[in-house]
Amino acid sequence: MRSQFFSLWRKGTEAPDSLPAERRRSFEIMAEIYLLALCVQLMLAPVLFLVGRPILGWLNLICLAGYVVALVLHRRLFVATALAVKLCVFLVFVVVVGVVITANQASLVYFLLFAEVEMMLADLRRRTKIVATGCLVTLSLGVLHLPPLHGVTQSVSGVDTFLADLGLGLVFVMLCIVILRMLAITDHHEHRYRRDAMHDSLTRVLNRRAIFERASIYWKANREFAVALVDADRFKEINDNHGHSAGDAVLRHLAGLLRESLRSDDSVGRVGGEEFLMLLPGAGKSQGIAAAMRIRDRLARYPCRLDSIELSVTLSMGIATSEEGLHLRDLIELADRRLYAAKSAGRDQVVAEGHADAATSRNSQRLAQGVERALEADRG
Ligand SMILES: Nc1nc2c(ncn2[C@@H]2O[C@H](COP(=O)(O)OP(=O)(O)OP(=O)(O)O)[C@@H](O)[C@H]2O)c(=O)[nH]1
Repeated sequence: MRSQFFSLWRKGTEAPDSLPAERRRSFEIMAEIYLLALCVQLMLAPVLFLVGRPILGWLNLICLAGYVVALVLHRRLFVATALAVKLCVFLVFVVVVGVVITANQASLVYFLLFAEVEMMLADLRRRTKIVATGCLVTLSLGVLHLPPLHGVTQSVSGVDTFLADLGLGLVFVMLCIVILRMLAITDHHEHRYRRDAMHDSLTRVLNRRAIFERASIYWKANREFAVALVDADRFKEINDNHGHSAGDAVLRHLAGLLRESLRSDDSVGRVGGEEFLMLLPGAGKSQGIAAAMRIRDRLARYPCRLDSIELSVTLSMGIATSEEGLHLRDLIELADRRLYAAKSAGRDQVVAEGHADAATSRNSQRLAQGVERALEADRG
């Protein structure tokens, strides 16, 4: 029973897969707040009827209906509208209860502070949050200065009233600043962790997992795309003749060169020691070959230099297009066979045709495993 409740709760608050990673946190926090508010309001309803306050009870039920609408809108990703609905019904409820019914205006401020926290955590623009904070401060001060409907007005000096208002305004402003800073700092760290988790630390291009995941996204979306496997020729000789750090510099140079030769939609990832995989969305065979030629030209114009020594390196490439395979794995294996055909034909070549029936290499099994893992991660 308990575990069923929690799994239902988790289901209700979990962000949909389509939502980008940077918006998931706010989505889930707000969904939790809506569900929590629903539960509190639900528990309050019978209490209000039992203590003989039926008007409050009915108001509470209207509020409850508003929260359900907000939650549904939120789950459909109308996050700003959902928050507007939630805050409207909540504010009407607390203002009516605080001012009209119980004449306890001061206690309203607690609820308005809670509304402030809620709004600051929502997925809204910074400027909207600052403007809305101003509105809540005005509303709080307005409500506090309303003449009480019941009871006697206490006479308080002008300076004391000013100081009390200033204090209240400052609490809202401080809450706004602290939460905005907290979100900015955690956003910055989250962004760094995500970037580090997706990129190869040496070359700064996508890492093996990230590039295969991207390929599997294109594949599942039935997008037409070309893949190109690029491998540096006789790279071992560079390491042997000039040292490992010179080899590293060549890899960085090659990665930069690949990135600069591609369009903004294309991506490049490092899938092995000196091997890169490029994804060219929307490209057919001829565009794939044209991209490969651009890279070779660029490498000829900008060879890698280290301490005024030119480290000459050439590239072999195998290209395949999405319509050439029944599965993503087939496509990567085909590009790999063509890459090895380019190596066998003397290196420094681009192969984009044939070799569909050649035997698979050990490397192609390794690449295929990468693809399978990316697809599994996607399913998980
Ligand atoms: N400097 C450096 N070398 C690496 C790195 N990863 C792998 N290597 C080296 O890359 C070399 C790859 O050698 P091979 O697989 O024989 O390939 P190759 O010498 O390029 O020969 P072909 O591919 O047949 O043209 C090995 O010496 C690895 O040690 C790395 O991150 N940095």
